[in-house]
Amino acid sequence: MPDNGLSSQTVAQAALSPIEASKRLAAYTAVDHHVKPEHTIIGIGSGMSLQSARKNPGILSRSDYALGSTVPYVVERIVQQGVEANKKRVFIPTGFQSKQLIVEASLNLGDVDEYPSIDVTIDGADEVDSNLNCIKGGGACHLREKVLAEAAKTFIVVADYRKNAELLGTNWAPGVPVEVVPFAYAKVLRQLRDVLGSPNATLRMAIKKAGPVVTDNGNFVIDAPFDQEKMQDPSKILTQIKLLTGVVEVGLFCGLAKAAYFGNQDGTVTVRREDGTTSQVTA
Ligand SMILES: O=C(CO)[C@H](O)[C@H](O)COP(=O)(O)O
Repeated sequence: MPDNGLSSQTVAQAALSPIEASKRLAAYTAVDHHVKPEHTIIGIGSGMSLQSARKNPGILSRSDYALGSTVPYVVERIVQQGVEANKKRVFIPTGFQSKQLIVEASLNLGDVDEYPSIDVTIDGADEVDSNLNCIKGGGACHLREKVLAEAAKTFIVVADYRKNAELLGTNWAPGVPVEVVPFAYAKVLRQLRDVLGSPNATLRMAIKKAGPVVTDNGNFVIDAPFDQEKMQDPSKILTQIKLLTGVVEVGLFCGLAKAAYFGNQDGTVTVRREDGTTSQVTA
C-alpha cells in the first residue's frame, strides 16, 4: 500500500470502541457494495480529517462529536481499493472538512460544478427513519450534502446503530438544522417558533468562537426541534420550512437515499433499502 498516511496507522484501528467499530463496519460494507470499478465520480460526505483524528485519537470515541466521524472510514476503504482503482476517479467533497479528507488521502479532488452527475455519494446522517428520511446538518454542511445527494445516481447513508430510528427526533434531540442567510435569521427563528410549531428553535452557537456557527457558505444555522406528530411526515415540514424566505436549505433529506447501512454492536450491518426491504449482513 502506498505511503499516503493511511496504511500503517489507520484511524485508531487497534483500539476502536464498539461505536467506532460499528461506524467502520457500516462504511466498509457500503463501499464494498456500492463503489465499483466502473464508478469514476464519487461524492464524499462530511468527514473529519484523518490527520486531525490521528493527532487526537480520543476525538473519534467522543459520542458528542457528531461532525462526520463515519465518513473517514469510507475514505479509508476506498483507499484500500488501491492506486490503480482510484487513479481514474474524481472525488467531490461536501465541504471544507471533506475536502481535507480527500486531499490527505491523495485522492483526486473535483467539484460538483465541474461534475454535476455523480455515480455514487456516500454520507453520514444524524438520524434515519424507517422510510430512509434523514436528519442531516449536525456539522452544518447540509446544503452541500444535499446538492451531492441529489447529484448522485446512488445516494447511500452510513451510520452506527444509534442513528437507526423508526421516527426522526427519537435519539437526535437538537432538531432539524435550518441554514439561513444571516440577514433573515431573526425573522425565520420567529416563524419557526410561532408559525411552524417549534417553540424551542435556537440559533446554533459556535464553540471556541464567539457568536453563531457560520457555515461554509457564510450562513447561520437554526436547530428546530418538532414534536413526534410533525416528524411523522418529514416531507411536509421540509416544504413548510423551505418556503420561509431567507431559508437556504433544510437538513431533512426525504426520498433521496437508495439505502442506509447501520453498523451494529454484534458485528453485523443492517441494510435498509428504498424499496422497504431490510437485511442483516455479516462482513
Ligand atoms: O450531517 C452531517 C454533517 O452535516 C453528518 O453526516 C452527520 O453529523 C454524521 O456524523 P457522524 O458520522 O459523526 O455520525
